[in-house]
Amino acid sequence: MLHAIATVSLSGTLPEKLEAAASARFDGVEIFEADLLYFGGSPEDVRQLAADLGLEIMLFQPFRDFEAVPRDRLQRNLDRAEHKFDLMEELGVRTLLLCSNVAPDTIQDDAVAIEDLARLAERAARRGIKIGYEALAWGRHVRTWKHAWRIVDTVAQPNLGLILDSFHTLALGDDTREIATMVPGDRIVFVQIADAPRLEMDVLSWSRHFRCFPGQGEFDVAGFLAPVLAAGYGGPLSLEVFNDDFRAAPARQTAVDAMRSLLYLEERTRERLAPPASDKVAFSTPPVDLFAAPPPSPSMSFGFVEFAVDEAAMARLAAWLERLGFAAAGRHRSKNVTLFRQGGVNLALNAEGESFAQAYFLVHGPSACAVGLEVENASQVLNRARLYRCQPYEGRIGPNEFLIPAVRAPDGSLVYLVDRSQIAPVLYEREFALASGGGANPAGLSRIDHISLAVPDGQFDSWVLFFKAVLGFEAESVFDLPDPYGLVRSRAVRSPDGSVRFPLNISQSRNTATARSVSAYSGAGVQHIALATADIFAAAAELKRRGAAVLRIPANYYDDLAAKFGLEQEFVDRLAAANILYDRDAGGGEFFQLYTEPFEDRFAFELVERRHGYDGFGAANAPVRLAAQAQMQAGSRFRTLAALT
Ligand SMILES: O=C(O)c1ccc(O)c(O)c1
Ligand SMILES: [Mg+2]
Repeated sequence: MLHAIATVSLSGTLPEKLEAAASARFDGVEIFEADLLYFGGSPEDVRQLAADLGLEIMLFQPFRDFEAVPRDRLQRNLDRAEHKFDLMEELGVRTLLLCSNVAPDTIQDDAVAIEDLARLAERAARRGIKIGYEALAWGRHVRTWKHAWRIVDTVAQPNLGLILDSFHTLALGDDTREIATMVPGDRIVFVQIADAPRLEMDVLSWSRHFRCFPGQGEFDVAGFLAPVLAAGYGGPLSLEVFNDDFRAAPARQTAVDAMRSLLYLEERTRERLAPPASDKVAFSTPPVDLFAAPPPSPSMSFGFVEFAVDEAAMARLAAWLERLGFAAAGRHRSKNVTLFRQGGVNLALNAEGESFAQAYFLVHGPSACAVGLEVENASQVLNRARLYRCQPYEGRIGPNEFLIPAVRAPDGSLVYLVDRSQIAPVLYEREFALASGGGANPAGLSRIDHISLAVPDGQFDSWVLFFKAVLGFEAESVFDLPDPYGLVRSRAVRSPDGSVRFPLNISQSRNTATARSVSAYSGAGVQHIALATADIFAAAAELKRRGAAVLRIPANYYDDLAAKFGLEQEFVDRLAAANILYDRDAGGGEFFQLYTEPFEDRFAFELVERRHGYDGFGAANAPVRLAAQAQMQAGSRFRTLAALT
């Protein structure tokens, strides 16, 4: 399909918006009148600029408060329209969006609206202009597509059609299936696309501030688009996203996300339109080509985490890891990389010069620079990522080494795609000279349970879309977690089989754990890596024996816990003695967590034990953990100050 984006969706000046849209390979744009008004050049300049960038100006918008006004204002409105037509001529755009009247004095009589639209359409026809009528969800009288369509259908002029906007329809919870049967596709002038989170607020503010790209919110946008295509619509899909974060984000990155989101929407819509396996009624096949990509890996697992270090940080991190029971398992055959292992957990410390890791280290300091995911059919997953406009990465490889395909995550770190059958079984033996007698597992770790990422404010949606579209993950619901210094917003994404999970955290406050992490890394980064153990008490004892520093949990927490779950005092005492956090879900699933103190105020490890199918991340414990981390941090600042004076 053709892809467009409204200039409101991107930050910057009009030329910056157009350049961003072109660089993400959009076919066209909707020009928002305000963007034109604030631009220093003439409409012809804009026309030329768009043409030079290979962009078609597909729509001009919005024309407001036109129909069913008190009669003494009709003439003035018609004059206003002529003025817009002049402007459109200079811009070289032939379609105008008219949104339903929101003014309190709008006449509540469809016959009047019909008459006015007929006049407008006649005048537009003389100028070779098409009008698309869009129902705003907060229109005075016309709020639904069906109502707008009744009016348009009655006017019955070929240059007056309907504009559908997924936000307005889905925000109202309006029926979408009937679009397929009620509206002929050629009467749909244009289709605007936006997703949004489900929020309890007035629909106008929701629309003006919280729209997002398909896949980032909670609307069933594919459920909207499928009947539109089934109706026979073959025009462009155009993102119209009013979003405060996007207005502040770099336009080029937003435009890449925008394109990715449309491709994702097409893929999801294609699934909806596929002939059903069951006896449900299918839509007829649409006349358009929808984006297709190889499917994501249906199952996957964490393979390894790679840390960017230099020699000194390598030594410090190695000592820290050893206190957690990890041992150096082998040295890379051709690079300055050491593998630390414990049970099924593989951590590679990379201090190789002139490498990706070194470049990463220079910018971010000691940090996780890559994650290896074991996937089925890595080359297929790589192909999917490329089609979703990801940047592939190929590192230098030595003799006999595998070329493991990788793609860049939104922060520039790498996600390695380790082929589960071809490479995973022999990867470490082949790449590393493994020490004999390895395989010790003092803390009884089985695997990486999840990796929690701190993401700069404003980049949340970008990450969610990356995981969903590129890797086929699902996003879980959003949690707001109270940190002593502000709110942390958390949303986890999980692989299709649920075994790879990344809670993503953002914070607008400057001093929350998440914000401190973003600031320490100068960007996104790993906040903690959760490692699964089958016996958290034994693991805790082992960490203690090795002198690992564990995050101390206040006694008050345990008093509260005993009362909350009716726990035996002896059990609570054991938890308290080991600083283990505890949670229980409605189904009787139990969760045990223990945090290490962070490595140099950067990342911590978390040991987790899940019993009886507990599936969450202990959100109930997040406040006490965040408070404990804040206290520890304040303590270490104090100690540093004391040492300096
Ligand atoms: O918020 C608005 O006013 C507005 C304007 C034009 C649109 O297409 C729309 O969906 C909303
Ligand atoms: Mg709209």
